[in-house]
Amino acid sequence: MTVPESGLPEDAFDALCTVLGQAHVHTGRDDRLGRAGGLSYLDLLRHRGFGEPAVPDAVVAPGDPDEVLRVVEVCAAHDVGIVPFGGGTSVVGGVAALRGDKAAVVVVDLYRLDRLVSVDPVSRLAVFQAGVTGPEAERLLAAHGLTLGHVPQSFERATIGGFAATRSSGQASAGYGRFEDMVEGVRIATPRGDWRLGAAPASAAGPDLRQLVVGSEGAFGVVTEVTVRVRELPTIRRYEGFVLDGWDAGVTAVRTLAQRRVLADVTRLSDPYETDVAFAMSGGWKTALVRRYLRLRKVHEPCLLVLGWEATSKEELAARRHATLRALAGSRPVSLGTPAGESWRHGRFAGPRQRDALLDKGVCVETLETAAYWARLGELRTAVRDALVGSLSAPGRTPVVACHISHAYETGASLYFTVLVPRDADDPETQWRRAKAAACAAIGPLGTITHHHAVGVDHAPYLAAEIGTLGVDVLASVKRTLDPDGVCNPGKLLG
Ligand SMILES: Cc1cc2nc3c(=O)[nH]c(=O)nc-3n(C[C@H](O)[C@H](O)[C@H](O)COP(=O)(O)OP(=O)(O)OC[C@H]3O[C@@H](n4cnc5c(N)ncnc54)[C@H](O)[C@@H]3O)c2cc1C
Repeated sequence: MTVPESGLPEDAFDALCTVLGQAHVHTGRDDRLGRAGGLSYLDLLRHRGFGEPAVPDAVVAPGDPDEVLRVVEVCAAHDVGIVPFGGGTSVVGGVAALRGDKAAVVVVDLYRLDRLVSVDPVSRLAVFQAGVTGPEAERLLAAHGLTLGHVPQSFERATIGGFAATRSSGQASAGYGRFEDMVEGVRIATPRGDWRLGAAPASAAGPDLRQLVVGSEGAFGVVTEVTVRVRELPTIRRYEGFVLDGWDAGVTAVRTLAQRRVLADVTRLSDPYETDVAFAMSGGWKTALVRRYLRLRKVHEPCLLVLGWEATSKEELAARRHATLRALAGSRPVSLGTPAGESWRHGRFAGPRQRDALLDKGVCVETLETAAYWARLGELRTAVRDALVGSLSAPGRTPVVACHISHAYETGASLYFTVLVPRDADDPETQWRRAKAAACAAIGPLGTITHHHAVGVDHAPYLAAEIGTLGVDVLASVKRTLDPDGVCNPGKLLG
């Protein structure tokens, strides 16, 4: 790949070296190429020669929040763009090193901000530096008998700062909440200075400004520390699989659990297509037996429901499981027992690891997500499915479009689509862009453009339709206040 030379002005380079030392200011080709984009299908294509990745002019690695602030000040003074980089797992172009109207752009890689700053076991609070990854956060908390319980599928690489910046949602969101529910305080380095928020468990001191920072995607500054609420480390868990007959029955079951407030910590309902893929991937005689058993039980359209409970005692787990299963009984679930639940738990990070292998085989593989109120959820799934199938079907090309609910609320739920289709060998980028645009158009009147992947570059054109032009103006004026010269993550969130 051709990587352009670094265009970082010499005086900016020198100033960054003064702050960080030359060892932490990287302008080499590999360092810059390694931070050129995230992990969307389009990102992966770019690294295979389809389209040009946006390569930063430098990668800097500050060692603490004060150094981050000084980096931000240097970049603002030299009119250099800043892209905060956590795990780099963005799937919406959030870490693309776009220049906007700046002559150069620097990636601020937060991997050295890797500390658990403090733990308050009485209030059940923990302060993390922004670069701590999911597994590391859990390891550090486990030493105190505590857990965060935030486990998105990108858990292994994604960071505390990235979770906060994108309003991430983990697989156990039904039990532990979305990441924004966990955030008690934030510290952010902006071109206007250091800003700390979060003083008490609840406050009526005006609008909750923490929520301006949560989801700001680097457009207002670099989050350097996050105070999160933590819970007692579970000592026991139970994951089980069930099958319901048909999507509508499955949705009714999950809605019932949500509205009776008896959701399991992990509650994940696959549609018939995703269930079929799951069965096909398991293969073997056991799956054949399961399929036969379900036919005998007169299940015509199997929809897999995985339920997982985590607790600190057998009694607590038994009571919660009992309450969930009692509410589920009316939906006539067929139990597949703990092997089906444990099999999902065991492989829960494995799917995305197959994307490169699938790309090698000429497959277009991507996911997208949305959410809607229960009353519109069925219509939304059909509309998005039809849009994707319609856009991607061609002679000899039949897409697989699978869907699941993995985040449920009293008023609605998320829908997560996985798409697999033979790749257009000549122009794979346009093939996916068209399908994504069709899906976004279908989502428009019914749901949100993103339930947890965030806005980044890819969803920015749809933001105004969701929050109104007034909403965009409000965000833009906040950005002008915090980042008057527009150096923070050019092109993201507000486009
Ligand atoms: C395989 C896979 C599975 C995924 N599964 C889930 C899932 O289950 N749930 C979910 O919510 N998301 C998921 N995602 C999306 C992504 O992992 C999340 O958005 C995650 O929160 C990003 O964290 P990160 O540390 O990798 O951030 P990055 O990708 O590095 O950055 C994401 C955005 O946040 C900004 N940012 C990062 N750190 C900071 C900071 N300290 N201060 C200010 N801005 C910052 C970046 O500039 C960028 O705009 C998945 C992604 C992949 C590739």
